[in-house]
Amino acid sequence: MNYLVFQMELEVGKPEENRRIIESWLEANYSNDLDIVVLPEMWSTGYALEELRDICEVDGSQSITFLQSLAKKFNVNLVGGSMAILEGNDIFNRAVIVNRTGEIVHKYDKMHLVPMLDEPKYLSAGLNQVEVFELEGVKMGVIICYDLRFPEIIRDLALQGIQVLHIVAEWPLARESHWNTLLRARAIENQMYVVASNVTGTKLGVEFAGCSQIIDPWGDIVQKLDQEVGELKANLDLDKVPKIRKEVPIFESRVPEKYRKL
Ligand SMILES: O=C(O)CCC(=O)C(=O)O
Repeated sequence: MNYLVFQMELEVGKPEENRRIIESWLEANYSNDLDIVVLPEMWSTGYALEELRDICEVDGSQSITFLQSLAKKFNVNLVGGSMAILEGNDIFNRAVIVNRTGEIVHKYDKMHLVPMLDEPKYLSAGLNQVEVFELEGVKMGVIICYDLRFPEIIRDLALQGIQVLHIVAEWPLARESHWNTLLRARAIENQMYVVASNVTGTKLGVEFAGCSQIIDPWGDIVQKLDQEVGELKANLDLDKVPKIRKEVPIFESRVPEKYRKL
């Protein structure tokens, strides 16, 4: 499974400019054996929270149709990061997954809003539980940034059978050590690939951590960026997932009847 993960510096409040950046990056990095492209959180607007209501997307709007046409143009599946999407009166931070034919196969609205960023003032929390999607016949999941701190939903996805977890983020440099440690812990404790796309650069006074990375189900780092704008290109050996789950059979050792429901 060939991955290409974008670590971008985005233009806050300028969806059109960010679409242009993504398309030219993909043109420059495309290869015809590519399976999945991953983009970061809120890539179209960034955290322009004050003006979000004016610049967010609605279903079927430009950034979503852009992702669909990109998937078709490059014949590639897209874990299309997340975007601020207006639905009724609510703005959701929504991850969108598009397959090679341009069909939307999955949507996920960020469930945990970040108090440190005043997100609850500007965004509505996702109403639904986490669900699995499939690309190329492989079960996968996606979560958004702060969600990484909540192992419950990642275990939920693991128990639904995912082999790859995607994390799309705008994680700050101030908490870089949490990012690196939690990503690795999630890979080890659930014995699955973790593919994380973060942004980089400094915007509206926040310095972002970069450190986009791919971690294998043993917890080893397959590839990792520092703070540079750039990409990860890696082939994921999915046979490792059942192999490691057999070697250290944590899913068989679980005793859920002894766990308190939290
Ligand atoms: O959890 C954190 O430290 C960062 C979360 C965050 O920046 C986000 O969810 O956008």
